Amino acid sequence: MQQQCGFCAAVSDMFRRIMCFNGSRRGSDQSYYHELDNDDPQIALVTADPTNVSPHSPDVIYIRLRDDSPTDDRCRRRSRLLSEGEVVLLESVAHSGKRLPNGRFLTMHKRRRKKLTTRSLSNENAPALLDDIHHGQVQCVLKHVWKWPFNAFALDTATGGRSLPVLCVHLFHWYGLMEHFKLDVVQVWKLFSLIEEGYHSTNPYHNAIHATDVTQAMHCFLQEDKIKNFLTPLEIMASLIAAVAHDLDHPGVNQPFLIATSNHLATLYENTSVLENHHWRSAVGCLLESHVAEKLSPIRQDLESQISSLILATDITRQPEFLKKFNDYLENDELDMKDPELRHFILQIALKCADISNPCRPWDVSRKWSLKVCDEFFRQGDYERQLGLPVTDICDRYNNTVPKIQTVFFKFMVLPLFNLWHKFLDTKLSHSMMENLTKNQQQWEELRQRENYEEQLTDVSEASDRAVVAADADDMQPEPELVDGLPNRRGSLPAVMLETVDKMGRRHSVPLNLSRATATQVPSMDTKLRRDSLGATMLPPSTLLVQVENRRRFTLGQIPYLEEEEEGLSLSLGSSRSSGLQRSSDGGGGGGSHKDDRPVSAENLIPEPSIATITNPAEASRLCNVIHGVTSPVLQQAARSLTRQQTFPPIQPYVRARYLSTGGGSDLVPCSSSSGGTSAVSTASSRTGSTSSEGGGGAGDGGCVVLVGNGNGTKRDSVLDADRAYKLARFSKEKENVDPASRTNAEIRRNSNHVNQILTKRRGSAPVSGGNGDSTVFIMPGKGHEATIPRRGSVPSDFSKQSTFFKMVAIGPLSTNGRKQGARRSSLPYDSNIGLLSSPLVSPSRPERRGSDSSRPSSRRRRRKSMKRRSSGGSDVLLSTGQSMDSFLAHRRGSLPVEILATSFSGPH
Ligand SMILES: Nc1ncnc2c1ncn2[C@@H]1O[C@@H]2COP(=O)(O)O[C@H]2[C@H]1O
Ligand SMILES: [Zn+2]
Repeated sequence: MQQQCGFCAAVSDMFRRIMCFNGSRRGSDQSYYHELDNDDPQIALVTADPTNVSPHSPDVIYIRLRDDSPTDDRCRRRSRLLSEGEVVLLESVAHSGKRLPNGRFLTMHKRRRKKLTTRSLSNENAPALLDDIHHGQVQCVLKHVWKWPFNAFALDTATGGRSLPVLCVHLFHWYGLMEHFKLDVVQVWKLFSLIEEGYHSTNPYHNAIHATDVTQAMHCFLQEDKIKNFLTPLEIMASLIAAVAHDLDHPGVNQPFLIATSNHLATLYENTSVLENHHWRSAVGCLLESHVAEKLSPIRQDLESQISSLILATDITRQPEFLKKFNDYLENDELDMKDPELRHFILQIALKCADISNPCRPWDVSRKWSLKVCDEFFRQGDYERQLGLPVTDICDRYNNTVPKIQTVFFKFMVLPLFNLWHKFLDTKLSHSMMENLTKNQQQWEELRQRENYEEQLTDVSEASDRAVVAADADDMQPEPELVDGLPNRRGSLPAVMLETVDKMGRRHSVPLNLSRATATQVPSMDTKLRRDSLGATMLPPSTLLVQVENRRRFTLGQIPYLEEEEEGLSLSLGSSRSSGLQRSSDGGGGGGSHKDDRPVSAENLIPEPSIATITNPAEASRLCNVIHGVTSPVLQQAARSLTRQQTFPPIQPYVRARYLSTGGGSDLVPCSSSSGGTSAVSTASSRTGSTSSEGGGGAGDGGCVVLVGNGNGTKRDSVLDADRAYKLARFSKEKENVDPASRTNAEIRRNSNHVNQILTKRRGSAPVSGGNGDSTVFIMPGKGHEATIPRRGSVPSDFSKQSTFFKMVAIGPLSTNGRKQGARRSSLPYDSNIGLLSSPLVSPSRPERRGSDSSRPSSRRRRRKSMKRRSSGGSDVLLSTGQSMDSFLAHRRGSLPVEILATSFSGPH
């Protein structure tokens, strides 16, 4: 029996093998495997269980075609696999000779369309272009690239956004890797271009500049005598590739988010080091696609295994494990660098240090990274809010501040690791890093104290304000013009909204100047005080922006991280700005025109053939079996989390701004000057490899913790509610990575209300009752006491949570046979190694910052309320049968029902 599949035909020139599951053949439980022969593109139906396909093959793509229409429709539609629109769309893509724009990387993010000047090396201008970029400022920055006070933003600006390939090609030359491995410079350039392309330029933090930064840090570490004298060329190459690819195709959200949203990557990697597994496999894909792998065939296996192990070590939830091991080695003086295994361990530690080394950079650079990473956290929080998920503590822009996040991160994550690293190295470099770290930490502490102080002041002022207002109300007097010498404010506007503009951590109690005033009225608000009940949603965007300015002037004073207009605001408020703007356009404040503040490009108008993946449990299990080549019940259970997959992040209107535009053009180091770091290592050769060990804190310094959840929530099949599908489709129509805060408040409320309504009917993401023993045990660092917190169903059963934010680190499940617990939800992580930072954790029962206050803004209560969903009741329907397929299709994008799981890389070499 042969069957021609429209989709396979359409993409047959792009993919050699295609696996096609026809969702319409329910009951028969049959799926198709289409083998596309390069010579003869005839599509053959092979088997229902094509386990002979290697999931790791770079040219395999798994496709499931969905047909979830009600029975009648199903009969009608059985005859075909794709809607006409889909076929047209796919054929046009295929026949135009272009690849699917989302083909290479699994997170399906919006690809960068802009051709960078140095991108193509296939034309004859290539050598000239290569030469060009090595001139001038680039040369200058590269000359100082071995020094610690490195500014990746500066290199990115100087290279026109090509810092990643420029740095890596330079380092490959510098280390003599090109000659040693007889590599082709064009292929190497291609390799790093592919890697660069795989980073989402739209992520505030996890973008190619972060990769450049980490690679440069790794380069510094590799120069340390204690390390460099023992390294083989293979180890150097593996270290550099691992460093540059360690976050490849990072979606800008963390693992718990991927699990909570049933992302296919979470299933693929069984909720274990999901991102890191994806990063290293993507790196291998780039090696293959660039053909560099071919040149390295004798050592390829070794290289890949080292890259894999190095990247997997960057899973920050494994930090306690590494700290303990490192500490033991140091204490027992066992780190013999002649031993390849120990050398590899040190390289793992080096990469881990490089990955979180931004707090050890000079303040101006370090501060920038801090703002960016928090920006990304807050965006995730916004996504969570939009999706009706519990908002992860450190991602909650309304309850957290950058200084707070930074002080905790520095103390509990960075210091323990760098103390040991310093103990191991004990060189000029390590001293310099520790010095920066200490100074930067002090800066953040100071800022945090100022925030606390300012908050106390405003609390007092608010209390007196309330008293006055209450008295006024009692007397039925007209509202006084002044309270405490300041013009009084309106009583009906909630303060909360202002926080939407203020990513930098203003507490809701900061006096703000609100009214329904338009921008022109704003100046008068300088002297007004806000009430808790004020409805800031009503504020026009311009008002919000001006308020930020005002606040900075009269409430926060000269706070360095807020004072830097271009950097601080463009970064931290860049998204805030847009968020404020877009929110208020909905809020009726009259500031809608500010939407235009975002640049507009044709790019936004091009519809994208983005593909949402929706599968049902049976087919997900089959798919998982294929991927893993096994049929264990556990994996089948895991596969059920494939029941809903969505293109992530929610695609929204966005005009991409390259980070180089906010990058430190002004930070360029003049060629004539030194890079300005007094603490920089003077020359590689002048350094000595002292073996003394001092100053190291133990692994337990910041240490902590264990958490366990028995995870016995039951996972039921999920099928998308039609309405929800429609919402998702609407999200998908929009483009990626706009700050979700840019959605209007009303929109967010609408969405969240609606999603919440839907969620009340569904599955395990609702809170799991505390009575069923489904709880998480936290052990406080250094104190040994435990706290039991009821876990929400959507929260991975074994996640760590710090008492405030970071004070706890997960080190894994207490029970080693956790994987075998049949009752565990399939979307929950097996390993439970969800740590603090990279895994800003979902808070099942978020402790309130302060005692309950009846004057709290009602929107906060609403948020809390919205998190209290029922644990059960209702179906796990992802695509309900209550709505006809036609009506669903009418709303959705043409490509939505097509579900694609691409394992590894697609496309011909
Ligand atoms: N300055 C910082 N503040 C808070 N978290 C950070 C900071 N730098 C790095 N991180 C977190 O540490 C993680 C290390 O691994 P990733 O780069 O994947 O993601 C990083 C962030 O989640
Ligand atoms: Zn990283």
